[in-house]
Amino acid sequence: MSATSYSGVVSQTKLLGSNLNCSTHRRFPTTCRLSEGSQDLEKSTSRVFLSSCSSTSDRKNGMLLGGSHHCSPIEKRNPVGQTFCSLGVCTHSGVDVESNSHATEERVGVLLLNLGGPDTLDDVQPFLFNLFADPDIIRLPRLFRFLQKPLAKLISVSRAPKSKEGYASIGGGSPLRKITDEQADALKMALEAKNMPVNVYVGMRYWYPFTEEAIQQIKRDRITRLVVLPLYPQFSISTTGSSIRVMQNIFREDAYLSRLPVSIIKSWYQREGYIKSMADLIEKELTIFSKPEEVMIFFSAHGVPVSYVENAGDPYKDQMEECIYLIMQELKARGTFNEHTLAFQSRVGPVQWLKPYTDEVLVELGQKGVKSLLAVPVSFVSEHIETLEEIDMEYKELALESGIENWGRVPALGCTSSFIMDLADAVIEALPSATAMSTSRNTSEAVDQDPMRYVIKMFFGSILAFVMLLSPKMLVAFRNKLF
Ligand SMILES: C=CC1=C(C)c2cc3[nH]c(cc4nc(cc5[nH]c(cc1n2)c(C)c5CCC(=O)O)C(CCC(=O)O)=C4C)c(C)c3C=C
Ligand SMILES: [Fe+2]
Repeated sequence: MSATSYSGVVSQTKLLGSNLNCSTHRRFPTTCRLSEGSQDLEKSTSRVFLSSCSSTSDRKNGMLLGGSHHCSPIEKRNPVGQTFCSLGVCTHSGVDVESNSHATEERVGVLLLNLGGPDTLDDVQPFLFNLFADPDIIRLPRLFRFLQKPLAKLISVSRAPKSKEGYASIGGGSPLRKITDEQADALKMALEAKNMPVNVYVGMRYWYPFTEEAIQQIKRDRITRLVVLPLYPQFSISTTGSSIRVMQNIFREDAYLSRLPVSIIKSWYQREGYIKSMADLIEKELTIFSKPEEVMIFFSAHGVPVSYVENAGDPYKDQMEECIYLIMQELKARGTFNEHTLAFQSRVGPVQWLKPYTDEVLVELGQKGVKSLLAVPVSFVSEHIETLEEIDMEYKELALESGIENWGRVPALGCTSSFIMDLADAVIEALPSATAMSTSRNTSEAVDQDPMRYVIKMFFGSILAFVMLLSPKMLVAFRNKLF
């Protein structure tokens, strides 16, 4: 797991940094162990109370709010001053951290980041506008950034009819909000079962409940320590990267948020629990075929433009390949030796995307005589338009037309309990390394605030933008409905 934390640690944050990597409750066997962040230990002074709470919670704007609790903490001390965990029945939402002379109530928050999707067909165009207005989705050179919104308007209006057809065919909207809310509830319960009462928030990048709303709620709830968990197993600039950028912008402008200890789990595709859960789903689905050993396992990942990987250093492709390797290793260890392949789906626009493309590979496999194929969506953990429409309808039809006779598809992980339990462990492991985000502005933003430079940029930018919009590539893209 790769977790990022930020500099500017206040001494109190180190206390929890001691060790929360435990599952302790009288009703459950207790195991406490040092976590990844154990170098932050303040071994001699800290006492950590972990509370096992039953909570009532309510949901507002799709975000789970903290509930009321009843508590009488039972303290467990480590006589030699090493790290340890303890438990209790609590009267508040949170973890008490005590150090020498002062005690602070910890209110732990978990922020689930996701992409978001239109709830209704009327939401499709504004949702697409938000998506294409994101400089991490359409990466314009700095000079052209002021064009981002007009371009987003143009592309969203042009793409909306096609997109609407897709959403109409899966029930008139995206299921993402509902599924992510269910995952948030399940994660909260899993963490409570591990004696870690938390508030779980859902922050979507392009639709409701927006990340900005979730962060405001975190502030209102006076959360004292936050774990950020993007619901993308692999990191991409276009997904996790974009959401983190939004978060950082909000956090550094706010006195409270900029001091809040935060731990960001940037990617988690290599976690054993995730790999095993994926292998379980694949194994189960293989048994449905009459000759399981002859089935080709077809991993289909959401693509990104090649330039992300080759020019911007996006680790997405490497992480995806490693992820598939790990899943296949796990299957081999269980005695499943099927052939497999990886392809990338859902490309948009006139630029080159990661290859091979899913549609092209399906045709090739059909031509080569592959008869049975199990599609595995691997870049996302919820059902969404690209599984329900693109894979289940478009790609299935293409595969059958291309000579593939037996088609299957592995469901997305959703609320699979082994997966949710593993996410809960990931949160617990990340908690100790939470540190405050840096408050400094970067220099390129300081340049943006120089009025003279701004005027010069706008002037030359406008000329270049006009030329670019009329470029043959763009015109062809719109004419061929590539957006
Ligand atoms: C790992 C997952 C995803 C990556 C990487 C990603 C990159 C990416 N996507 C677009 C364009 C669109 N994405 C759309 C929807 C959409 N994309 C993802 C996931 C990843 N995108 C999800 C989960 C969804 C939401 C699906 C839902 O159910 O609502 C759409 C809208 C749908 C459509 O019209 O096809 C677009 C457009 C780009 C350009 C990009 C990388 C640069
Ligand atoms: Fe996408």
